[in-house]
Amino acid sequence: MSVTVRVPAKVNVQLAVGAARPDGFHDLANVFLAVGLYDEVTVTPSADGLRITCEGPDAGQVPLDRTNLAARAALLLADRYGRSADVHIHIAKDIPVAGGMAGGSADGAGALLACDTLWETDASREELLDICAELGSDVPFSLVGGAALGTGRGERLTPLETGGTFHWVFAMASRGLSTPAVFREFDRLAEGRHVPEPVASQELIAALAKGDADTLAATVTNDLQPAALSLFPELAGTLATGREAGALAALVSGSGPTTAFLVRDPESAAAVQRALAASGTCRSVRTASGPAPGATVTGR
Ligand SMILES: C[C@](O)(CO)[C@H](O)COP(=O)(O)OP(=O)(O)OC[C@H]1O[C@@H](n2ccc(N)nc2=O)[C@H](O)[C@@H]1O
Ligand SMILES: Nc1ncnc2c1ncn2[C@@H]1O[C@H](COP(=O)(O)OP(=O)(O)OP(=O)(O)O)[C@@H](O)[C@H]1O
Repeated sequence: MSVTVRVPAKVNVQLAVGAARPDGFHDLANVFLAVGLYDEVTVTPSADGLRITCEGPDAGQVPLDRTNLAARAALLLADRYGRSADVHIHIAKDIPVAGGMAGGSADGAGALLACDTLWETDASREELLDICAELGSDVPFSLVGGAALGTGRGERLTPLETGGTFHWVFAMASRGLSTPAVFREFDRLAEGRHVPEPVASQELIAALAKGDADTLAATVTNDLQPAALSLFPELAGTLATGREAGALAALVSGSGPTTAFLVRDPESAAAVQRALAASGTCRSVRTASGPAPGATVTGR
């Protein structure tokens, strides 16, 4: 028997970042929106121990050892519930790797839900969310999807209402950016300055609830964007190209380097996609809309 789980990517429509904490993490006001780009994680009992395989355009960049978040999820769940982690985990990867769209986190949440279903652990939602938080700050959101405000290091979630569909274009960059390196650059750029407590924008939350793309476009912010641009200056050209092609808003997705363009409708998405593809400023371009559901069992 196998279990397959589909898990979405995310874009951060607000990412307010506080000062570095003593543990090295940063407090956030992190407004997540799940979007319809998916990884699929399939787990099957295995006679030769824990094994990982991966297919997809970025598969070569995905670690196939126990550092893979999907493997770590299986091991943590097996340890807590006294099961054997002898499973074959296959990842069909469509979310860009090291792109700031929570691809690894998606696989962690997907493997957790798939193993939980396979092993019939009866773990509660809270217990699963707890394991997700142990795996990484973005992993709980990958499990729940939709839209949510993440506080603490982003792992404490409050679901948010969405009153419509938001259309996006994503431009994948020619190389990745390391999330810790972008946070370190944020700290370097903030040196000698007061960093305010991160606060969620009520105007932005209301725009999500109303499905109002114009107000959302006027209120999206990403405090990591200057740091991502400092490490990857070419991204400024990609952002400008999308804006000129009619995007309502252009921003770096999370820690980058994927850039995200909020557009009014699928026609505008196609025009922005064409302009970005023709510009030569990115590796590939995708369209997707949100909110998308969180990790979902699609086959067993
Ligand atoms: C940039 C975002 O993707 C926005 O959603 C997340 O904040 C990053 O989440 P993630 O990739 O799940 O990150 P984690 O695996 O928890 O942490 C990786 C590293 O990112 C930095 N990190 C992450 C989250 C956070 N609130 N503060 C941090 O400083 C730390 O250096 C940490 O060692
Ligand atoms: N299942 C996985 N898929 C992709 N990368 C993984 C996975 N597990 C571990 N990694 C490691 O994590 C690193 C970051 O990859 P990932 O795709 O999660 O980045 P990201 O999307 O920028 O993350 P986030 O948006 O959560 O900060 C990779 O370079 C890789 O070494």
